[in-house]
Amino acid sequence: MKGFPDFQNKEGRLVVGECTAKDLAATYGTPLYVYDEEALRRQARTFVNHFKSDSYKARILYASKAASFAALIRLAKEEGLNLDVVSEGELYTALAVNFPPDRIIFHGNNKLDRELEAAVEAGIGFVVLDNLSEARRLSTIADKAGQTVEVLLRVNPGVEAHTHDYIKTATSDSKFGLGLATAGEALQVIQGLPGLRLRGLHCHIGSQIFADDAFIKAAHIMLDFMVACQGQGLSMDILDLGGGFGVFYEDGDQPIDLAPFLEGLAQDLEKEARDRGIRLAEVWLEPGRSMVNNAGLTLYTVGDIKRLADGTNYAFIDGGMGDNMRVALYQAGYTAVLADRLDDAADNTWRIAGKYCESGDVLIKGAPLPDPQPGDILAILGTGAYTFSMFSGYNRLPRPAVVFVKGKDHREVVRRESLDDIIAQDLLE
Ligand SMILES: Cc1ncc(COP(=O)(O)O)c(C=O)c1O
Ligand SMILES: N[C@@H](CCCC[NH3+])C(=O)O
Repeated sequence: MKGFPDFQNKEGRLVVGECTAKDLAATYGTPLYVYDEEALRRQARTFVNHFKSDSYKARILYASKAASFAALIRLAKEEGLNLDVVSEGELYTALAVNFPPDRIIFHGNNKLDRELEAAVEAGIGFVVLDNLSEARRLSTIADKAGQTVEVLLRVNPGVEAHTHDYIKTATSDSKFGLGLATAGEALQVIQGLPGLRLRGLHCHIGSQIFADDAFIKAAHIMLDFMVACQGQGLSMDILDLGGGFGVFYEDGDQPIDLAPFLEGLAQDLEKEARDRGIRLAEVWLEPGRSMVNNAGLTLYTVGDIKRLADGTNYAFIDGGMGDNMRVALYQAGYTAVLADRLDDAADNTWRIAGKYCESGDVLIKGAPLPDPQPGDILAILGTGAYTFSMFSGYNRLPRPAVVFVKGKDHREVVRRESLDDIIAQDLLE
């Protein structure tokens, strides 16, 4: 199956590992988020094994905003990944599975005092500062706790990334980080703050990016900036280049071939740092989407079918924008299949619409499919990232369960929300 792990068996049915989608749906119900555990581990190893260097320590951080739940964070721990968290909730999830705190890096803008305190108390590896006001708050917190926190500063290299406006992060008016023009002054202040130890710079140019040269360009700008900083008496030896590697969602998508790209990037950085006379102790990458997306899919049951007079064919599914808000938010594209009819030719173009009370609740506008029947299992492929983690409880639909499949074995790793879960926080009297 193009762009995805081998999700098709000899009978033309959708499988994850050796389990048919139909059986998984019958066992756990739908909508259902399903991950192929072997595919997750393979992808983690692609990053770890191909981004390596003899001259600096190469670290891969899994950006857990893409999908954060205990089983996945445990898998990241087992695969030797480091972890990017952006909230107390993501940190709490990591600590709950005993993720080593020194491998956790706290990112994000407007980190709350409470979150910074939790990070300091947990003894996490690094905090990536967003701005000077945050640096001062962290300095006070760390100093009071009698600790020194290692920090990087997020800077904005101003590289134009060709992706949706909402997931660009390095534009000059971005809410994230500081522009190069102001970062130098901020770094001088940070270097002098008690309780902080300045170690390096971070950038992240955006998400779902296919152009490999954008990453290289950003890396070179960051190295040049490091040289300028050294000239100003700032000592830093860590460079975090962020995530953002695009994945295959639908025909036409051309993701970067990761293994050769990562090897090339690792070598390029060695050479470029050497040429500039910079000693890099560590270089980090922080993939989220590309780590988990294509190992995951969502199963739905087809409900009513509606053929409109204008020729639009609707197939309704039992989930929609609540379990996958990426289409409503970014006009994202996806690929749909009918789980038991992979080899059947398309009869018509189908609009795959959910059951949320919004006209925009459409996951695919025109999916070429064999005519679906009520009760068919329909899968949307490549939903491992930014779906579960962005779930919205609109219309009080329950959050779907998450299942991990490994060969013939399958297990629920997040249980489906019950109606009691939905009203659990309501004060009934
Ligand atoms: C700072 C930072 N690091 C890493 C990521 C992960 O990005 P992606 O999921 O595109 O790899 C993001 C999200 O865009 C981010 O903001
Ligand atoms: N959530 C977005 C990407 C944002 C990445 C995090 N800064 C998506 O689904 O594409």
